Amino acid sequence: AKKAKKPKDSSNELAVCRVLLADLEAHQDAWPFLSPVRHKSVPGYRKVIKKPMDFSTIKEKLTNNLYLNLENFIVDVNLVFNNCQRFNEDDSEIGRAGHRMRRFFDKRWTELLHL
Ligand SMILES: Cc1ncccc1N[C@@H](C)c1cnc2ccsc2c1
Repeated sequence: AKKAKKPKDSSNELAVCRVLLADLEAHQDAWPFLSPVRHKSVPGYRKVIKKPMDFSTIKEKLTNNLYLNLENFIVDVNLVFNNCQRFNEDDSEIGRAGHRMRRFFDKRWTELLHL
């Protein structure tokens, strides 16, 4: 027989986003991602990275209710990490921080969603 699907409780999704963002910002490897990359001090960044994103911009969007659900929020967080991988060598300070932050995020949101 078909297993009854659990109804998705979307009411606390934005609360989950706030918890996840607070955890990301508090992480010791968050420093390259806390504020927008200043493209004037990072040659080539504006040309290579079409959709810049950082944790402070995500916080602003969350505060202004621009995320309709957890999915949209996760897309922006992954944009931070994908931009980092595109622009930085894996074997660099920022590249390694990006990989560590992505691993932390993936673990954290699956924990929260499997409560
Ligand atoms: C995430 C990222 N990707 C590519 C370039 C920069 C950055 N982060 C900025 C904050 C940044 C900007 N400048 C410096 C200088 C040393 S680490 C660092 C970090």
